[in-house]
Amino acid sequence: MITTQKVKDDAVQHASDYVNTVFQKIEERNPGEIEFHQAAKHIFSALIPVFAKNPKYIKNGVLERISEPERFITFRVPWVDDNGNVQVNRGFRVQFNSSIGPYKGGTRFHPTVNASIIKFLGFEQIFKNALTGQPIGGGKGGADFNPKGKSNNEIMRFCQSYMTELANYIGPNVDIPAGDIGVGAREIGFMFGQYKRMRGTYEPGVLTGKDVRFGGSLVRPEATGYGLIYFVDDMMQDHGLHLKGSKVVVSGAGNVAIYAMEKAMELGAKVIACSDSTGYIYDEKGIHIETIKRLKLDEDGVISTYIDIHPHASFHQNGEEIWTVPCDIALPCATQNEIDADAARVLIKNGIKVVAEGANMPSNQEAIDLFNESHILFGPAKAANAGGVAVSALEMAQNSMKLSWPFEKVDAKLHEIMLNIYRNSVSAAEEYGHPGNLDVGANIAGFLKVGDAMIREGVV
Ligand SMILES: NC(=O)c1ccc[n+]([C@@H]2O[C@H](COP(=O)([O-])OP(=O)(O)OC[C@H]3O[C@@H](n4cnc5c(N)ncnc54)[C@H](O)[C@@H]3O)[C@@H](O)[C@H]2O)c1
Repeated sequence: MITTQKVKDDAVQHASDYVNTVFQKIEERNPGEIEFHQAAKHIFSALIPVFAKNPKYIKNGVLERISEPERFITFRVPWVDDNGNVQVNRGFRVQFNSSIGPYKGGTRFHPTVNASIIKFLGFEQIFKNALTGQPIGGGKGGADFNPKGKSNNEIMRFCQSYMTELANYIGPNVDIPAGDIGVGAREIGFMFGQYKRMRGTYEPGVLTGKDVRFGGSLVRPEATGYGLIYFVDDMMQDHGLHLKGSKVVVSGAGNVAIYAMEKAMELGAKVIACSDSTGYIYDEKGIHIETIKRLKLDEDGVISTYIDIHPHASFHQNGEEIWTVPCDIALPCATQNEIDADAARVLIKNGIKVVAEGANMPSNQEAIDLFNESHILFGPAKAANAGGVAVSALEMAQNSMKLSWPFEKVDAKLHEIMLNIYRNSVSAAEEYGHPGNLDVGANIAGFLKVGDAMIREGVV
């Protein structure tokens, strides 16, 4: 006699086989793209209970379709440096999925950018954007351009050249890029200026993260960092813990890290360490956020100079060791794969209570498994750092209505969105048999919305 349990086990096995087959195809078709493989494997394994319960996704080939970008563009970005030399970079834009809205996602300028990095970020973005509850599809772009040490004019010429080609593929109802590593309001301004000049019309909705003087939204610069802390606060309160009085370690000292530190301090936490690509600083009295803002946002300097201003603090050249600093809350806000199994073990040994990801894919799979096994509260990137893209969607809404909302209104909406993301991730995890696992929950909640839309829109 076939028992209910046997039917369930068979369904899980079938779903697992399906996921493995599709994943193998991804590896074969995208050779060497290790970050993309890593992201796909991670998301796929979270979805096994969904496919076991709802075979319609298998029947409709949703996984095969969702993991193949609708469009992937690479292009030459030629520009002339201040010495008159011709330089050539490679530009990318992946338009991954438009089933619930126009493609939306950031732009990364960093020498490590390649097809794998752009595809991993674009793939994650599909699910993150769906989680925000807003009508935005998934995309991502960038170039292997190193902005470090470049003059303002070089940055401008690069951005103009990048946009000259990209403009062929984007638009307020098509694809709306924003910033990411190496791309802030200055770069968005240069790109917007070039787009406007080429089109001959004023379409602020084509890019988000703009300066407030030409269509930017208040709270957009702060949104990812503030949103991360709202998420952490909601998650901690739900478990009887409090930000107030907690010790926090943050990696990075860029857009996400700075505003995460600012909001954490505002809510009573003490941030004792942060880093940049040259090393980390430790300040037991609590990081002085205005100094970091001045050094990193105004002067584009290095973090080691912090100790010239605050001599009681210390600078450590090996930035990876930031996770050896004992703390209650760890917030990786720099880049992908910053926390491996060794770092996770040290954090756990030192009594960490919460890990929440401001960066995209900063913890590898082994680290996440260790956090889950040790019952550490874990806020996965696609939920915890979704505040940036959520406010970008609010910027698009304001642009289309030709108005701008006050700071308090945007901030309140951001907080509400983060709380909804948290709750939806919790309930999806519960419904699919992984109570408390927000990583699985966030992937499932994001997938269900996009997967259902893809089925209803037919095989396209
Ligand atoms: N900007 C956003 O709205 C947004 C939204 C969601 C996710 N993210 C993600 O957050 C992360 C940071 O983005 P950002 O916008 O703050 O970029 P940013 O360029 O403003 O800052 C990046 C920071 O990380 C530091 N850094 C880079 N490599 C490092 C390393 N190996 N060790 C230590 N520090 C290092 C840099 O020095 C810099 O301080 C990225 O993973 C990005 O994809 C950004």
